[in-house]
Amino acid sequence: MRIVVGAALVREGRVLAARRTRPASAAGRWELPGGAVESGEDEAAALARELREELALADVAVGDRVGPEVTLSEGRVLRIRACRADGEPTALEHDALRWVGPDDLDDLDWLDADRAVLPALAALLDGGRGRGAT
Ligand SMILES: Nc1nc2c([nH]c(=O)n2[C@H]2C[C@H](O)[C@@H](COP(=O)(O)OP(=O)(O)OP(=O)(O)O)O2)c(=O)[nH]1
Repeated sequence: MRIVVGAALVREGRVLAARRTRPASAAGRWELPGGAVESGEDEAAALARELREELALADVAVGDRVGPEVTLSEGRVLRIRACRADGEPTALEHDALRWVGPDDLDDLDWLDADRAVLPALAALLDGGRGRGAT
């Protein structure tokens, strides 16, 4: 089973969404930055590498799982983990980045798999705002 890890990179009550450029079927749609875990890596190492490659972020702190594991095509699964990192992300592989608050999550055209994670993302952001996650 191939694992794809995505980062719920949270800052000031918002999460970073990134707009894909490839393949054509996914271009223009939003995802959480990340990618496939390579052999010899654990999920935290894979996320740290992907956030360096995709966003030029160093010193990424990888935290707990967020939301359900989502089944993708070709025997892959998507797992999201909460992340923190200092510094401004730079879009090296995406064509847009956006910090999204809990009330705006639904407005983006997310990849299909990510839709299953949105309720947990909203709860994570609401919790961070101190309003509780009810
Ligand atoms: N990074 C990421 N990938 C996602 C998300 N949701 C989702 O369905 N995917 C899918 C899209 C891709 O088929 C796959 C990740 O591929 P990728 O192109 O981002 O990562 P990668 O560089 O490791 O892939 P590859 O070039 O080795 O094929 O997972 C998400 O939120 N983040």
